[in-house]
Amino acid sequence: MNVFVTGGAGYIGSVCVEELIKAGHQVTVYDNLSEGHRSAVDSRAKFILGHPEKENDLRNAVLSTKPEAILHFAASTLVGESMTDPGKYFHNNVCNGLTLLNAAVEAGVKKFVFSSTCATYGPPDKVPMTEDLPQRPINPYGESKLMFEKMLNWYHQVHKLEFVAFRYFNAAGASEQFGEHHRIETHLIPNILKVPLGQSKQCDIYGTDYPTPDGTCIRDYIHIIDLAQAHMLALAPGKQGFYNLGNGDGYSVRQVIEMCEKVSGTKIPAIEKPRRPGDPPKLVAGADKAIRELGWKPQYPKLQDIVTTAWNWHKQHPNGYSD
Ligand SMILES: NC(=O)c1ccc[n+]([C@@H]2O[C@H](COP(=O)([O-])OP(=O)(O)OC[C@H]3O[C@@H](n4cnc5c(N)ncnc54)[C@H](O)[C@@H]3O)[C@@H](O)[C@H]2O)c1
Ligand SMILES: O=c1ccn([C@@H]2O[C@H](COP(=O)(O)OP(=O)(O)O[C@H]3O[C@H](CO)[C@H](O)[C@H](O)[C@H]3O)[C@@H](O)[C@H]2O)c(=O)[nH]1
Repeated sequence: MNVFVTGGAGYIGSVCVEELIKAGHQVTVYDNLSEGHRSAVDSRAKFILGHPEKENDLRNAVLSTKPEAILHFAASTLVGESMTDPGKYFHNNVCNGLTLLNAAVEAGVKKFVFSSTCATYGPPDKVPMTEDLPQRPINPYGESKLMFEKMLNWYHQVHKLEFVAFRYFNAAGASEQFGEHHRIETHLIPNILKVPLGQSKQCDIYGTDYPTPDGTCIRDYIHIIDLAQAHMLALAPGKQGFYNLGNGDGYSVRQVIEMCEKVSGTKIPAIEKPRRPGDPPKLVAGADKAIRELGWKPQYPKLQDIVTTAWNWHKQHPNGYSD
């Protein structure tokens, strides 16, 4: 298929582009490089540099590409930042998203695949979390993603735009070529791995008084190659709706630190800090729907394998991408 990928220079998008190309698709990446890296874009993809302030650039890029499918990864993505700068999140994730949706309809796109998040649920009434749980986000990031989900649903009803919206849990790991490099890193695993890389003396634990067995937050870590595979399956005609993507296993911050110690063979000191605003205590996926309806089968469900691929990539690229 001819596939247009927004945010394809970012962490998850870069690996998805790699997998799309491996599967024989023709790929155009649109990214403003606000977070992503030019060298994270597979050299076989066409690259269009977006401009953050020029709405028409995005529309023109879609219309000139005439894609059959759009994969929409581009977003502002940080829970913590959204609690201090909500406007950035509503502008980029909702307003810019709407421009893209309108362009998709104008261009007659057959399938729209959206990177949503488990942060749309807020603290759940039960875990594992299934798609039918109420969505009550507790941070502007999650709210902005929920708003886009709702727009997408209406565009499906009114314009017949077929979509799959994936609610990812915590993306982690790396492919051999592409990995995680955010200019300001807030994510847990890459921050912990800075210690064995010799770039930090210790890692931070945000909150030790959560209602969890060891007092630290629990998350469900999912390998980005497994996320990418779900996107391939979503491209099949007739696939439509909202799907969780996670492994169904929750790990606390302390357990993740222990796993990083085991994989890297290095003792990792941790400093206990206050809670980070906007963090729910425990998020664990029920992803049976994706397994059942899309035929999704995660290849790297074990935390040890996820951390090992991340560690291998960081050892090869201690300073991340050069640009
Ligand atoms: N990382 C996770 O654990 C996680 C979990 C749930 C959902 N998600 C979602 O997955 C998607 C990808 O996340 P990621 O971790 O790869 O983030 P990322 O920041 O690495 O990638 C996002 C990319 O989008 C680009 N971008 C942002 N705004 C843009 C705009 N207006 N125009 C063009 N390009 C723009 C950035 O430059 C970057 O390359 C996001 O939508 C995020 O909300 C991520
Ligand atoms: O140095 C750190 C970094 C994080 N944490 C904690 O580790 C957990 C995971 O934090 P991340 O920042 O790695 O991930 P989040 O769960 O905050 O967010 C990720 O998953 C969300 C869904 O839950 C969103 O979709 C978001 O885009 C994505 O970054 C949280 O409890 C956080 O407080 C620490 O203790 N120390």
